[in-house]
Amino acid sequence: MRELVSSYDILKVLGHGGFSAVFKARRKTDQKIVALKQLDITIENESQKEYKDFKEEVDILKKLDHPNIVKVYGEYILDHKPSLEMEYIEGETLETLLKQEKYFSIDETLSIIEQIADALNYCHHYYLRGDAKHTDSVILKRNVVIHNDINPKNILRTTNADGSYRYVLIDFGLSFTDPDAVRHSKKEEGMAEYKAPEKWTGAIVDTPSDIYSFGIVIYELLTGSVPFPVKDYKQYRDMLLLEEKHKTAAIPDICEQRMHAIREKEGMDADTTVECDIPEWLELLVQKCLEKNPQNRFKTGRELSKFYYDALEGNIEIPKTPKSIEPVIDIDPDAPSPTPLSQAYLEVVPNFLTGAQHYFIEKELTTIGRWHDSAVTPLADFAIKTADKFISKNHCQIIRERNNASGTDIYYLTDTVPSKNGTFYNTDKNTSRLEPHNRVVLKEGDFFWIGNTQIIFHTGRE
Ligand SMILES: Nc1ncnc2c1ncn2[C@@H]1O[C@H](COP(=O)(O)OP(=O)(O)OP(=O)(O)O)[C@@H](O)[C@H]1O
Repeated sequence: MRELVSSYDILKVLGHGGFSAVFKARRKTDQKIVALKQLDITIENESQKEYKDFKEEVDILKKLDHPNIVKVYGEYILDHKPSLEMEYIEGETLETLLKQEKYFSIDETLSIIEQIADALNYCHHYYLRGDAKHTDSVILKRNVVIHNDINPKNILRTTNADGSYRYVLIDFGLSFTDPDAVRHSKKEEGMAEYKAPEKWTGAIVDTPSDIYSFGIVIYELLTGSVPFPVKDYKQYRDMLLLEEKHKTAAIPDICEQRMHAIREKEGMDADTTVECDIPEWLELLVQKCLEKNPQNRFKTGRELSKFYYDALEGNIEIPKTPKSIEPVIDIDPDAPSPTPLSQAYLEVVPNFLTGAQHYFIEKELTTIGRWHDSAVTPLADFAIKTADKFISKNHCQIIRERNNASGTDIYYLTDTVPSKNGTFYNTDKNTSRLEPHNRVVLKEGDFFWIGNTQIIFHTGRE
């Protein structure tokens, strides 16, 4: 360490990853405090993947100049190891702050969104600075920086001279600039709870993948937990389950989760009424970050910022989504609950893929599926107009058993020819898949999932 020691006073180890260490150091020439990141691999091993990745991180960071992205001062070889001298950020990571605070206030969450979305906007369009003609298209231009590892560990909070906070994006170790390269060595890496669905499947990882990860961070800031926590990274089964959830499961209701976090922090009973202080537009913003299909997300930090500022000015239309639905599923196949002869109906909970739709159940057997215009496959009775490709053309069925003598109806949900993507009848789409030999009784307010779409059963008027 002679070279390092002769140039810097090492004050503290800030972090030690698998192949590099970060120090707080004082530059001997001018006493400036800096952060020094040094790879643990020497220049003799420059063909090693980690060496190349480190060099790529340095090359990318050198190009970036934004108040919410850590600044690079210099690049050196110290003790035969590549080293990066950076701005020292005095402060804590959001991960540490979350451990202390449990969850963040709405105001602070908004500041984080504002600043990090701006940093992402810059990364996703950085080449457009200067005189270049700008375009919003990420499809045409490939020259973007994808951070690829957005999580609370990689965002630092520091305090400005006026007492306000600045949030700074660090660790570009997994970043890359060529989303077209399908087989990019880094693209499937990153912290599992923050990984976008396309990162699990080996599909193209692009700027919307950063948006998804940032959406998970925002969700966590507001509720104190990620939507899909993992029990054990080392358990293959747990990781498979996590993958499945990122790909298909609904995001647990953010308001419910925040109210739960508030009760826990304040030591309140589970039944204490707490108001959800998340504005509807912010719920919508998180939903739009967490769309499973990258095409339906904000594509870049710029789109996210635009939505944010439009919403602050009241220029966002909030779709009339039924407020948080009670987790009332109490389906017991052995205990039918007859309802008086009724005109039961199904209600689609609108989302970005599927608009609000109703269907009155008129028949003994009602099929539910995706609307289509193919002449080969018959249309389902309830043919849902949707772009949700996870809904099959003939997905599942409702059976009505009418007992005229007693004047009651019993409704069952079935999935006799199980669709590839399944029908799920619990609050969490992954917990209770409907098997072909099963049918479950539906009661007022029960709901089920097909694809990314939730359908509520109503017994209707008497
Ligand atoms: N510029 C900086 N100023 C202050 N602290 C920093 C700075 N850069 C990094 N750190 C601290 O060092 C830790 C590790 O940094 P970084 O994530 O860049 O390294 P890493 O080797 O990739 O670590 P990991 O493997 O945990 O991601 C960070 O969590 C942060 O606490």
